[in-house]
Amino acid sequence: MAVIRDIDKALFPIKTINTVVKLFTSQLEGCSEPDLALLSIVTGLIENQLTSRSNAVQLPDSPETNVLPRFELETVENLYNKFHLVITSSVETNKTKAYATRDLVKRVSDVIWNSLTRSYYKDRPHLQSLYSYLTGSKLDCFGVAFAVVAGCQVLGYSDVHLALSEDHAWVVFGPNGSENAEITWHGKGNEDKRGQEIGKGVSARSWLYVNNKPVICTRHMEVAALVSAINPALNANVDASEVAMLQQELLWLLYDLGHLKKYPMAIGNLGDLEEISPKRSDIPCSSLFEEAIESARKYYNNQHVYPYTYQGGYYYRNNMYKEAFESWANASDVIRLYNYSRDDEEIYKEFLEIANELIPQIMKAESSGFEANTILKKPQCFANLLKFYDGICQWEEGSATPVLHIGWAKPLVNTISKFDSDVRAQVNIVCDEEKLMKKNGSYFNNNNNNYEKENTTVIPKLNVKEQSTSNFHPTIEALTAACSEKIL
Ligand SMILES: CC1(C)CN=C(N2CCN(c3ncnc4sc(C(F)(F)C(F)(F)F)cc34)CC2)S1
Repeated sequence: MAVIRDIDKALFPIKTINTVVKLFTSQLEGCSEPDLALLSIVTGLIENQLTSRSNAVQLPDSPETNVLPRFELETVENLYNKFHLVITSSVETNKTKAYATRDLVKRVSDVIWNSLTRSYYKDRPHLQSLYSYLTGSKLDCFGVAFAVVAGCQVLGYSDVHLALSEDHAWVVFGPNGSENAEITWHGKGNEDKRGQEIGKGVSARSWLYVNNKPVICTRHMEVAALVSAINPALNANVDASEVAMLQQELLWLLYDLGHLKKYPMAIGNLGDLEEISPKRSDIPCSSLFEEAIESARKYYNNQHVYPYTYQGGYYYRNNMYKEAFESWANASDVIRLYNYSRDDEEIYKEFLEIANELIPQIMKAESSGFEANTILKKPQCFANLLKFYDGICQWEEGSATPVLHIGWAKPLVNTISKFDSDVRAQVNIVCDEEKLMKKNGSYFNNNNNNYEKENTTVIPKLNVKEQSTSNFHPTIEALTAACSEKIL
């Protein structure tokens, strides 16, 4: 029966952000493995107190003096003991096996699942922590997954770890994490697959399972996941700044301890927070977005999309449109080798917003004034735009579910035709058959790093018409040819 250590009890009552940072430091550095239940209860308690209606918006000054409402040890201890009781009383604890079994993991998932409120709005904010589970019997889909891993930690199974794609969470367990299991639901109206092995069939080719390149967490990375899941939102437009400051301080702590190295989304989250209020002048947010991309390339065979959309969003917000087009083309370069499936709505919405909102807004901004440095004169921008659209077309190819519809075509044609013909004519497209061979066994089954063999080069040069060998999707091919014929 794990108890809250005296060294941590001494930090209560918690009154400042820095005290919370000290608690996390003591858990991350000072013991064999950080106590997920304790840390999730503490952050959930703070988040819920500071984002509930009753709390007046106060502007914090610094983590040292930033005054939080007092958080008493007793409050935390009661919730902590309640979680231990729920888990140990429902799952037999005569722990005989070194490793968890599928049956054990499913039973812990059932305990959490069956103790949730019957029906509630699952996408509401602040449902991700054990505080929400223990005080309101409500969890979102990430929260269920996290609670199962925290429950297995209570039972002493140090082999059960969180596995994260860009829009779903499950667990690995057994020798070297060789087994995996669904433990939560995904999306709306989908039957949950709890207890089953991770997608073997068509879903294995969907973005949702990132081509079997999920983030496999250590205990320390599970702490990074709970910190990333902190939601400072007071409402749709305003954040509770002391919660945002706490999240930023904790992400920097995890970053400095090296626990974000293999976690691109957490690095991206930190980049977003740094863009809003920079805390570390030595590490600008732009380099954090680059680090997230490097991490995805190095550890996940460049199969993740979000690192590029974190970076593209940053460039867009800072009017760096040429760079934004490059990030979005790189994002599209990732998605094109997946099959689009009904589970991929989140990333579909992401590409739809880029194609039908962000890019049209950029074109409007660039073609209104007399920008001397306009992207409309830059062949590289046109090239990246074609690459962006082509990746989406390829994503659709071979998929059971269509991606593009007429709603995509108008903004697409509108955008392409904003580039002068002499600019368009300077784009030469040279692609490599092997890299474009989509979804044959070699790409999806090999383990070597395709990214290193990047050889789709787009170089501003002679007229695209001369390139009969271009391998663009027919839609893009037709549009490009039409552009060259000045039809558009
Ligand atoms: C470039 C963006 C549109 C800005 N924020 C993005 N986020 C915000 C943070 N975020 C995340 N940040 C850290 N870790 C995780 S684990 C996870 C998940 F797998 F979907 C889970 F677990 F099912 F919720 C999501 C997610 C999801 C992606 S992507």
